[in-house]
This record gives sequence, structure tokens and C-alpha cells, in this order.
Amino acid sequence: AAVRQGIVDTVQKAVSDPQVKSVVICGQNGIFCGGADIKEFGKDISGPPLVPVFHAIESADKPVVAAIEGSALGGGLELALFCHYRITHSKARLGLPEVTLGLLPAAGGTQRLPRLIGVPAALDLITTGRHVTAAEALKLGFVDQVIDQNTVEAAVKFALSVVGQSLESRRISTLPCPCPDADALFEGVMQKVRQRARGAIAPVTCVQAIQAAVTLPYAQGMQREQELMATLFTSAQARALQYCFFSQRVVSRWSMPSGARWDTSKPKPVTKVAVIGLGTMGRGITVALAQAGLSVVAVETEQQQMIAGQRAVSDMLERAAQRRGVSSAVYRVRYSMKLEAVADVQLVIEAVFEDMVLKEQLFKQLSSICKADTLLCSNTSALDIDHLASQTRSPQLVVGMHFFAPAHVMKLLEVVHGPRSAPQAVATAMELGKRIGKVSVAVGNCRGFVGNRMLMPYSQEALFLVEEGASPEVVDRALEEFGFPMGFFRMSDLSGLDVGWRVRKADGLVKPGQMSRVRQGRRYCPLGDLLCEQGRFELPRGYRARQGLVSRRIDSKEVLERCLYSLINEGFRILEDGIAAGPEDIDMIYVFGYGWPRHRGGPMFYASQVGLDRVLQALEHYQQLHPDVPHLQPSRLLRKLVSSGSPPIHRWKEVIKKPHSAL
Ligand SMILES: CC/C=C\C=C\CC(=O)SCCNC(=O)CCNC(=O)[C@H](O)C(C)(C)COP(=O)(O)OP(=O)(O)OC[C@H]1O[C@@H](n2cnc3c(N)ncnc32)[C@H](O)[C@@H]1OP(=O)(O)O
Repeated sequence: AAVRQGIVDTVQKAVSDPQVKSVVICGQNGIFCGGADIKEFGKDISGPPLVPVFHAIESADKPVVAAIEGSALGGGLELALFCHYRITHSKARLGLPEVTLGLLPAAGGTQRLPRLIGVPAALDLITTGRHVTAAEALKLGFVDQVIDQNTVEAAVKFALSVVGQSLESRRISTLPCPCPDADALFEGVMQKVRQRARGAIAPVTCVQAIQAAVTLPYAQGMQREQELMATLFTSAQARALQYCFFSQRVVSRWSMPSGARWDTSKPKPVTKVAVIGLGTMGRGITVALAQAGLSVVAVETEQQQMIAGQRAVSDMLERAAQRRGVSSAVYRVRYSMKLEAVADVQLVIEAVFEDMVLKEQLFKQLSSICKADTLLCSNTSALDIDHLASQTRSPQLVVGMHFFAPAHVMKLLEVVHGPRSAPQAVATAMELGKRIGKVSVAVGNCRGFVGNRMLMPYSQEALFLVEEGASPEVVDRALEEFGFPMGFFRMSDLSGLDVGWRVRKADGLVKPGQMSRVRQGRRYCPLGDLLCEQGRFELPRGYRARQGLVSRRIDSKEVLERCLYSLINEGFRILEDGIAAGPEDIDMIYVFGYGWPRHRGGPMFYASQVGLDRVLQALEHYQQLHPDVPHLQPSRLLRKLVSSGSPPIHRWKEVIKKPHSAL
């Protein structure tokens, strides 16, 4: 509000003072403007409206120049678009990211950008919210000059040089907004955007606003922009997306149950990393590390795997080099079939087959080959990090680094600390994750950590629903309409049914040929195992008949409640156990690693929006119907939160307070 007031007062003064011949608007400390203060949204903070004063800038009869350094984002870029000229530093980033916050650029962005750079380019920038470099902004035509020197000085010089020149063609509001074949273009774009949005409303509303720029005169288009923004501003989706923006930053400020924290733990410098195993995960991890400029030693002891892995890594790096316009020689990867090649690295990431015996052996070997202060990390997705640590001479230097496939693409990294992991080891893994562009979340050590532990009840419910009469398509459709890119069954097909089968076998749950629906004292669905054993895909009907199960009609509400609430319930248990530091950690794991729709904020945020009492009631209802399913038993924390009056999510920690830590 204070900045808005400052802009209004200063612009009015500069525009009306006859002594002032031209004006430069710049930011402080090398940053033009990151847009509106998102923390003000939803709060009763008043300040002057900006759009009228922005129009006063445009209609001024003296040149107004934006000197853009650092960032010009959202309202910041919109302000710059009201100026007559934009001089930009080469390192600046520009964009209209409002859509990522569930909004649209409502200070004229949707009406003015298409007039300046054309409708297709504006549609791309506004519906994706992507940030562009100064060079791309120049190419697209929304900045006038890109420079490497002092931007403010250059802008002042330029502003003085254009005094007295006509500003007519520089006023974007007066430009036409041509769009040949507008109907066909918007129909096609709308279809694509809807598909990509997976239920998010802001991208679709952005398209509608840009369409108004084509079909309405400028002033009416501006009004339409306001009306459309009003439908978004207080929406649940906008709240969820803004929660995600801040949560992504919250999780980088990690803490451990011991009290160790991000701001008191210094990471060790890492320049050389080894990756052990060149299967799918090892290849992606190698590429991610090499792309971030790290020197990588990739070890694979099996010859065929080495040949295939080396080829796959080289191809991926070649493509990355082409995209960046550099030679692939910039990437430093050395391959070896001998474990001894890792002797001089500072950090090892083990990515061998998910088999505890194999990993135990490997950690023992690594512990004797590597230097005493080398960090030993495992990419296991579920196994006990502390047990692996116990195989080494420095258990405090062992942590989990759980990547998600494909590891060079997926943004999530779970950094798993065991009870003996040193804060410095966690800090180092978190820092490395940041360096390679991951959203890193520190979590405690338990079976499946956070993400896969919560996936367990979700996947079991999906299978139970099929036992009871739903088809896999019905289950998947409900989940995909909710916003997941893939339902449980499509996801299982893609990742390979045998992956889960192997884990269940290791857990002693698989009994070949047996149909019993109770294993280890609880309800179990062997359908997935039977599919794998028989290589069959249309199993449910015959299976139900043999089990004497009577099919019933199952609607999408039940699918969602049983799959999602059981997953959420496990999330509450994880909070109770101190495995995740807060609900934001769980939510970011699900948004960045498991395809949870970002506009729904993550499972724990979703629960808070649905209402904790409703989640509790639904779980109690299903628990009564299925007393043999322990994961439907509402967690103590959920009950405690409901009996504390269901506080807002940012206050849950006050209720959790003293977790009975499992660490
Ligand atoms: C008439 C109405 C006029 C205009 C209305 C316009 C609507 C908008 O403008 S909506 C906002 C659009 N802007 C954005 O979405 C930008 C969001 N910010 C970013 O993308 C990045 O933060 C960055 C500006 C590129 C800087 O990145 P980086 O250097 O990596 O730092 P961060 O860790 O991301 O941020 C530092 C610190 O600042 C907080 N922050 C950043 N932007 C905002 C913001 N727009 N509002 C409030 N706070 C913001 C961020 O949360 C960090 O704070 P922490 O306390 O560390 O969390």
C-alpha cells in the first residue's frame, strides 16, 4: 500500500510539474518491481487504485521511460507497459505470472500486451505466466532496448534524448488489436488451455480477457478485465495457488526434530559427485547434476547397463546442450565400471536396484573407499536410511536423496534424515537439491518417507473400490477430473505393475496363486499381484465372482473421498510422528512429486478447504463400513484439530506442538 501511494504521489507530481521534461521510473536495489504484494491479497489493506494513475502516465505529454533491472513481473510489468519506453538490463526477467497465483493481469495486462506483441504471443505469456529473459522480451517486442551497463543511467540519457518527440505511437491503449480468424484461434486456444489447466479456472479466464481485447474497444476491454478478475480474486483456487507460492519458500527453511535448522547449519561445498547405478533413476540424476555444472562420476558395474546408460545420458545431455546453444562438452561426466572411481568425490548418490541386501553391501564398500568426510546418499524410495547408515563408519554423513522419475525433469527431492544424520549432511543435500533446481523437502525416516507412505492407503483404496464394483476407468476418471494428470491405474501401468509387486513381495505380502483377502491381519486386495502373475489385464469381473463379491455402483464422490481422505489421514499421522515439519512440506511433496493439482494447494490444504470436520465424518463413515481397513481409522491429530475448532492451516503447528516423534 505504501509503494502504491508513493507511485501515485510521485507520478502526479512529475507529470504536472512543467519543470520536468521527461521521467524515468526505476526500482530500488536493482529490482524494478515484483508486482503486487501477494501477502496483501485477502487482507483489508487499502491504498490508492493504480490504474487511473497508470493512465495518467500514458497520457502524459512528456516521455516516461521504465528502467528495468532484476524483475518486472505482474503489476510491475504492467506499470512498465504504461510507460512510453522500456530500457532493460540483459539479466532482467519479465512476465505476467498472475495466472500461477490464480489471477489474471488486471492492471491492463490482458488488454495492452496483445496490442503490443500480437494476440498469439500474449496468449502464450499470460496463460502460462512464464518469465522471459530480456533478450526474448526484445524479440517479442515489449521492451525497446537491452543493455549491459547501468540501466538507470542509460534510461535517463535516453529519456532526455527523446524530449519533444511525438508520443502518439507509444501509447499502447491507442493501438489496434488485430487478430485474423479470431473465432477459430480462440476456439483452438481455449481447447488447449482447458486441457492443460486440468480444472484450473485462471488460465481459461485469461483467454476470455484477451478475447475481450480483440472484440471490445479499449475502455470496455479494461472493464471486462476487471469483471473477470473479480471472479478470480476471492476464489478458493487463487487462495490455494498463493498458498503454494509461499509454501514452496517455507519448505526451504527446514528444521529437524532435534532443533537443527536451515539457518544454523552450514552446507559443505560440493563440486564433484558420484552416481552409482545407471538405471532409469541413475541416468536422470546424472543428467540433473551435470546440467547444474557439477563434475559427475557415473559408476555402473554391469556392462550392458553401462552401454545403454552411457548412451542415454549422452543423448539427454546433447539435447540439453542444443536447447542452451552450447557444446555438450561443457558437461563433465566420467564413466567407470569400478567403484574405486568414486574415491575422491565429496558426495555419492546411490541409485542401484531397490534391494536392501544389495544396498547394505554397497554402503559398506563405499564407506571404505570414500574419504571419511564424504556424504553417502541413497535414492531409495522407501527403505530404512538409518539401517543403511549403520553399515558405514560415519552414520552421521548418511541421508536419503529421493528423486522422482524422470529425475532430470521432476522438481521434487525428498531429503531424508535418519536419527543419526548430522544437520550439516542435511544442509548439504538440501543445498545440492537447490543447485540442481529441485524443490527440496527435508523429511524424517520411515517406511516410504512422506510421499510413498501416503500413497499406500490411496492405492489400496483404489484397489478396494475395484473389488467392490468400480471399474479401473471409473476410479481413474474421478481422480483425473479432480486434476491429477493420471489416475491410479494409468499411473501404475505407466510405472510398471511389477514395481509395486516387487515391493509387496519384499514385504511378505504376496502369496502366489492365493486369493486370500486378508494379509498380515488386515484387508488386502491381491488383484495387482494376480495381474502380474498371470499377465492378464481384464481380471476384476472373474475375480469378484470367484471371491463371491457383489458389485455395486460406485460414484466419483466415494472414489475421491476414499482415495484422497485416506491419503490425507496418513498425512496427519506423518505430522503427528514428526516425519514432516509442517503441512506445507507434505503439500509441496504432493504438488511437485505426485501430480496433485496445484490449484487445490496440496492434500493438507485441500483438507483444510473441505473442512476438517467433514473429512473426519467421512473417514468415520467409511471406517464403520470397512472395519478391517486400519488406514480409514481417523488419526489422533485430525480428531485433535477438529476438537480444537479446526484452526486454519497456518495454525496447525500450535495444535501439533509436541509430536510423539518416531525418530
Ligand atoms: C492495480 C493492480 C496492480 C497490479 C496487480 C498485479 C497483480 C500482481 O502483480 S500479482 C504478483 C505477481 N508477481 C509475482 O508473481 C512474482 C512473485 N515472485 C517471484 O517470482 C520471485 O519471488 C522473484 C520476484 C522472481 C524473486 O525471486 P528470488 O530472488 O528467488 O527470491 P524469492 O525467494 O522468490 O523471494 C524473496 C522473498 O520475497 C517474497 N516475495 C517475492 N515476490 C513477492 C510478492 N509479489 N509478494 C509478496 N512477497 C513476495 C518471497 O515470498 C520471499 O520472501 P520469504 O519471506 O523468503 O518467503
